[in-house]
Amino acid sequence: MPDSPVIRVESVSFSYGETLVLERIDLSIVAGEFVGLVGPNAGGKSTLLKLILGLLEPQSGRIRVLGRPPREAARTIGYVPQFPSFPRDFPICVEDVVAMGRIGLGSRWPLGWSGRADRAAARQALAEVEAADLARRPIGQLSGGQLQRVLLARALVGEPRILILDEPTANIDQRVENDIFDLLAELNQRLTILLVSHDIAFISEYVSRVACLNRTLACHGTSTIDSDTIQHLYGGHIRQVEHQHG
Ligand SMILES: Nc1ncnc2c1ncn2[C@@H]1O[C@H](COP(=O)(O)OP(=O)(O)OP(=O)(O)O)[C@@H](O)[C@H]1O
Repeated sequence: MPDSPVIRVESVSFSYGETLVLERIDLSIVAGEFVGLVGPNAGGKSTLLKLILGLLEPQSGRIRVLGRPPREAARTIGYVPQFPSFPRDFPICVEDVVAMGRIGLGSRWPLGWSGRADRAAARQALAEVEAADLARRPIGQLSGGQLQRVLLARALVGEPRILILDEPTANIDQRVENDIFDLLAELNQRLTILLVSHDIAFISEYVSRVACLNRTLACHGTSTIDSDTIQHLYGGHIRQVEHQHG
């Protein structure tokens, strides 16, 4: 069924100890969507992603990814984490970092090093993000934009159906940010994407829908995102905004 949700979050609440971070969240994402998740600092965005990835369990409510509990569906998701960094002298090259994205897919990593098939897949994923020339470079010596492309390749190498990105362009300049979003728009032709960002105005050019999270979530539709909308979103709790492309 084309419209059955790829990700379904139903009445999910989550607390760290006594602190309630998410309260009765409902969110349904269907195949082919590109959803931007925005909201103020500490609004619970990363926590929601971790729940969808199966890294945390909700105290109440239910999450399904392609109809399955998140942990069972983990291999269908490619994940680009927030703010990764590597020491300059970290002794591993780009190609091997990308190949690590195949751990658990029957690759030979447990024997200590990636196999030929893993390296071929890594090179293909690097080509897809236009970073084939970086394959033999040490991971610690990349620019912010190069590193993001490599981490995107690492997320793609396991052939996911869903891409989840946590502020992928937080530390890079506008021109590189545009390039990465152009790439995401291309990938969105075959992958469903959920992306956390602080920059609602920027992402609204690219995404099909914006969900705003500030502990709770409520949905409402509008055809444009203007400054009033943005103020409203960040002032209140969670809202969902439809954005139509011309
Ligand atoms: N492991 C943890 N233990 C306790 N509290 C946590 C933990 N992780 C996050 N929190 C708290 O939960 C709240 C939500 O954090 P979360 O990282 O989900 O927000 P966020 O919307 O992603 O924030 P930001 O935009 O600043 O990255 C914050 O108050 C944070 O301090």
